[in-house]
Amino acid sequence: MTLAPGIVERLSRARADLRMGVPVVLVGGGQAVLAVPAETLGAPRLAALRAMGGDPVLAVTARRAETLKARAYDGDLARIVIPPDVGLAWVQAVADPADDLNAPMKGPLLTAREGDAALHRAAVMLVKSAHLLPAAVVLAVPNGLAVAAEHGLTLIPVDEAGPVLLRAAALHPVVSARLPMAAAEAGRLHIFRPDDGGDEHYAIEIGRPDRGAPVLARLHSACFTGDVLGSLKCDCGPQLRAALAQMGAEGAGVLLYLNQEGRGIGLANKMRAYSLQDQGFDTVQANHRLGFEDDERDFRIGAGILRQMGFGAVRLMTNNPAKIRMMEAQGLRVVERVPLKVGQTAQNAGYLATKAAKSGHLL
Ligand SMILES: Nc1nc2c(ncn2[C@@H]2O[C@H](COP(=O)(O)OP(=O)(O)OP(=O)(O)O)[C@@H](O)[C@H]2O)c(=O)[nH]1
Ligand SMILES: [Zn+2]
Repeated sequence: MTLAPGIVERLSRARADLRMGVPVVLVGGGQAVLAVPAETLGAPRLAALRAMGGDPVLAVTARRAETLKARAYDGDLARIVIPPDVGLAWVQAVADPADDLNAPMKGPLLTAREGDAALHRAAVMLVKSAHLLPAAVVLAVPNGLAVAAEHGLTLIPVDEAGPVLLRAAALHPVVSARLPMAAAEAGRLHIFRPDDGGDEHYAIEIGRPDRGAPVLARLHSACFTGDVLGSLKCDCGPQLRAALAQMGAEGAGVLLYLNQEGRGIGLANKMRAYSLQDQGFDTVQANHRLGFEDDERDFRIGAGILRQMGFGAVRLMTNNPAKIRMMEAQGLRVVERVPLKVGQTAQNAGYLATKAAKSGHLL
């Protein structure tokens, strides 16, 4: 073992760089690019990129390209040509759907079809994993190693990074302590920390559940607006409290509080989605217009925590069949689905109907 950071650690550094608008260098397949998120790019750095020579493109997901009516020649991705006479505002307006309805005149947008898009794809994946809008300004450079060394930029070999970006981060228990709660006095909070520098996740254990029998379990995704603020736009807060109450009443259970805010897109992007919902789009359409899939969560995390805690079978409190499928795919037996129907309001009726119609939720 050397003192030098490995690929997992370098990716974590890269995410921090990207969140501040510092470009990273991606290399692979004999090619190299500079990549920087459209969202955090500043005008001076765009000018500096252009001064390197060559033509930067804006890599977006096929989801975003569809809204923009831009051809996605790379399957799940489109490389939009950035005209030489446009500035940062143009780049950001293409990346961000906030003003799509006010200013629908962005096109026609030209997209690249020649050459390989593997590095562009890696750039978008990395930007997405940093919880930014999934759009990256990408510039091909002749010598990635030299550019990284000259400017002190993080260098990521994509052959090494690809498998790391696709796997579920390894989680290890950090600490647990007794936590009496209104719903159950016999509570214990466990903290799990991922090895990739990402968010910690929590397990709330109620009572002393028998590891040999199916445990009453809930995989709850963080919802700051619902859980903390009592938002009427979703049913998360009431679901959280009802799950804890049922576990308290039965005397045993485990609730995982997974920090996957906004179905995995982060709170800032969720608020972008809420703005789009105020323009008339539903929860799924809003995610797509931003360039995301309907649900970007990784449910392997929850299965991994349950297994580490010694559970192999669950009575899962959910209305979402995808959670059941993912748990079973991860080798956890779901012996029963326990419906969790609380918190319906006039304001969230449309949201719940969309989840039933488009995401397969059980009513
Ligand atoms: N992107 C996005 N996320 C939302 C929206 N409304 C709520 N969320 C998030 O959706 C997640 C809700 O997760 P869960 O409570 O696990 O809900 P679920 O997948 O419907 O499954 P069950 O509640 O188990 O039936 C939380 O992370 C919320 O922050 C929205 O309009 N857009
Ligand atoms: Zn919510």
